[in-house]
Amino acid sequence: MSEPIGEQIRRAPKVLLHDHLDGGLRPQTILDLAPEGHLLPAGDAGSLGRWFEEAASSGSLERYLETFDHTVAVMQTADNLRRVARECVADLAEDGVVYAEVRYAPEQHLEGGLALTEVVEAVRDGFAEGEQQARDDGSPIVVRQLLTAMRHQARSQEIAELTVAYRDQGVVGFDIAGAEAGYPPTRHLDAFEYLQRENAHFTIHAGEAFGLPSIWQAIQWCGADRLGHGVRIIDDISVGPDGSPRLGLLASYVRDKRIPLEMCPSSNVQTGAATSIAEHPIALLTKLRFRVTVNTDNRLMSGTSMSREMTLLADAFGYGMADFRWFTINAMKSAFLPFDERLALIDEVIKPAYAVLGAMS
Ligand SMILES: O=c1[nH]cnc2c1ncn2[C@H]1C[C@H](O)[C@@H](CO)O1
Ligand SMILES: [Zn+2]
Repeated sequence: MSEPIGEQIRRAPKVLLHDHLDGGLRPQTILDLAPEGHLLPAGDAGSLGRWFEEAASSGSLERYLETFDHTVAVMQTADNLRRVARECVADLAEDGVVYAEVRYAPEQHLEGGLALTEVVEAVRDGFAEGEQQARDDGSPIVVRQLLTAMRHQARSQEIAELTVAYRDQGVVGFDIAGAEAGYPPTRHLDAFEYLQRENAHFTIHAGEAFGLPSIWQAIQWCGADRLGHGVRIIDDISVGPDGSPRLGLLASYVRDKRIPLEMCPSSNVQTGAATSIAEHPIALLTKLRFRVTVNTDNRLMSGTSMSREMTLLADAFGYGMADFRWFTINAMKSAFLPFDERLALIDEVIKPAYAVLGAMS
């Protein structure tokens, strides 16, 4: 009897481009690190994990984002940041992730008196410790940082400069996140233009809680290399009575230019960006050969992992290992890592492992 798909997925190498450091803490770590006076909504790890998932499932991005108050609160010292970063790497390696770009907003970790540079360095050290441990355990993983600026704040230029300053210390790109409605990407145009002049990479959360104008601005005004979510690109695609798809100008551009879509199925259902996994636009976008990647977004808030997201897609759409090989190579091609390092991971790690699993192309 052949091995169940979920088990094959777990063993396969996976690549993760969209994962928030402050959305992936272990519930027990939150309990261990909660500062005096910070009231948590539950007193044991199991209940706390369930609370996050329920509280994040309201159908509103704004309410979803409120749950981060409890994770960001325990990430205000260098020691705590280092621990959270180290555990993040351990959890991803355990799940079979071989390359990850993990993002967070340094400006949200200054309440304990740290400087922005100290925040980045603590995460850098935690990632290095986690990578070393994973190598020792025989499950090597490469993890890089993306620095996020909060779109409702006004620190994006500073965070963009931090991204460039730490480009040789594990920071491979920049992002903006937070409530999308009312905070268009062009609000941070100076930061994006600065990054372009510095030959730096960036992705933008767009087309999640707001539609096509946000995606259009992210690409055509700001020059985003990738789209965080980008699910609403589906609004620029219609399917005729005979089943033939018609792409509008923006959807055509995104597909023609191979702009990577960082899709996060469970998160999208929780925030209302998609009605269910079964109706998630990822199926049509995959069929139309957009450059689709599969991601976790926030493992704590969604009670998920890369293996779980892929298994949900396998159950909903009948995807097999050849499909997961395609998503994984799409992601590796779209990473902000230098080309030679991407190629090495594709040729030496990903393709051989999928071949063993019987997925050739
Ligand atoms: O899916 C998301 N959309 C917009 N913002 C998000 C999402 N997930 C997390 N964030 C925010 C909350 C975090 O505190 C911040 C930095 O990781 O990014
Ligand atoms: Zn996100």
